[in-house]
Amino acid sequence: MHQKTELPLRRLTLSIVSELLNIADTNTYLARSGRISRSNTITWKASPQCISVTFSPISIIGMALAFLSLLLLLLFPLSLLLTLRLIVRPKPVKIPIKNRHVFITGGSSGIGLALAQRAAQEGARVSILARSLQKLEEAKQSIRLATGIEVATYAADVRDFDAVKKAVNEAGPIDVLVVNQGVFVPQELEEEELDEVRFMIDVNLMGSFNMIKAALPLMKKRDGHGPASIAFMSSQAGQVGIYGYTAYSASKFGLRGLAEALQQEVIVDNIHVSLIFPPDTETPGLEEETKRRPQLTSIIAASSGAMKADEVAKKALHGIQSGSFIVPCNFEGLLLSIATAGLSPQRSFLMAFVEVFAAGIIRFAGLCFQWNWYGSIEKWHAQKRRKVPRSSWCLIYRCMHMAFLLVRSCPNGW
Ligand SMILES: NC(=O)C1=CN([C@@H]2O[C@H](COP(=O)(O)OP(=O)(O)OC[C@H]3O[C@@H](n4cnc5c(N)ncnc54)[C@H](OP(=O)(O)O)[C@@H]3O)[C@@H](O)[C@H]2O)C=CC1
Ligand SMILES: CCCCCCCCCCCCCCCC(=O)[C@@H](N)CO
Repeated sequence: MHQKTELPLRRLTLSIVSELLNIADTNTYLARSGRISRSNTITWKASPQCISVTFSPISIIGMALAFLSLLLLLLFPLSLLLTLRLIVRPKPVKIPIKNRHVFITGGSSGIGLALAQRAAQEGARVSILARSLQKLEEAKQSIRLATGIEVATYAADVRDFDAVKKAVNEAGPIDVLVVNQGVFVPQELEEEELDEVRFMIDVNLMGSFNMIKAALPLMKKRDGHGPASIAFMSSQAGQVGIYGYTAYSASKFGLRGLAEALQQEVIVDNIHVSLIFPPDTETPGLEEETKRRPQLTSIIAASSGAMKADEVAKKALHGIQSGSFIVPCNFEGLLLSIATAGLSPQRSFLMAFVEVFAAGIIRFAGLCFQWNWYGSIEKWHAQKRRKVPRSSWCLIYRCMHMAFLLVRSCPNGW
């Protein structure tokens, strides 16, 4: 008995189900349930025991097309991986640390000190630079105690180009320069003094220019010494602007522009640039910072948790050694780095693949974070408003404020 039906999978399934249920005649079953219709794509034959399906040429073409699209679906990621492997620039590189000169600014405390200790343990000749001679001595002693290794110390302020140049010349050619010094005075811009803004931009950004201008000539001359590195200690606040960090974020975003452009300029000298992006990190600097940090800054920064200085140093050193341009330090940092990949160089074709594929969904995650942060800001302002007393004092204050504004707007000489 032959019947022609249309292709639907449901019908085929039904017939198989009926076979399994041992329905004597599938045809009768389908006819009774009104499910048989005429078409020329599939011919099926049913008997009480078995169903045989014969496909017409049109259905074969359909299946071939489906198979081809499945193949393409698999081939697309594979060919993308292959293409990325060929095009990622700069090319992958390994930067050795052992027996090389590692120079760390801000190496007397926190992340810089942890990095100095790690680099020394890995067999590097380490120099550290900071302002306070006393802190430098304490750092030198603590590294000696922990590892038995002597590091060289240089007292200079990165804002003073001549002092920095003198220190660098004394220290000798550098293989790995870690520009790590940084200051952070968080405050809403309206309340922050311009001097504090200038302080952060001068130390974090201009100080980094001074360091590079001082060290680069000698770094370029180290012929036959293998690949060298210039690494900048940025911050996750250098990937996304955070409440209370207007000046700090600006100084760290500035480092990114500096690093991207510099990498193109020094690639010919076999010098490789890294940008490290830590979250809040337990250091003497953070301890000071939290004493005056606006509550909202702490709430938003908590989205990424906190790390220990040594954990950050470990990630940083690994990133430098593998020549990564972008170096995230924790999981949130990894997401943030993918979300903000932009046009930054990427040496790893695997990371490039992840960036291409995850871009859309991570943008969505980023928007969710912003939704959450703006929610906190709104809530905080609502609470603050509720706390303001609606007393007569408030009215008097408002009148005085209006009078003040009136006087200020009067022409000069009044
Ligand atoms: N701790 C954190 O939460 C995070 C920190 N970072 C970044 O990591 C870096 C290190 O931070 P952290 O370890 O916490 O900081 P610390 O305050 O603990 O240490 C800062 C170091 O920089 C030195 N330094 C400061 N100003 C100057 C200057 N003008 N010239 C030369 N050296 C200077 C300090 O020594 P001295 O005072 O004697 O000069 C000290 O050695 C900074 O760039 C910071 O922005 C990034 C993300 C998070
Ligand atoms: C797409 C998904 C996004 C994932 C999460 C993003 C979380 C961002 C949090 C930013 C925290 C900034 C801390 C700055 C710390 C710092 O530099 C100061 N302590 C000064 O030293």
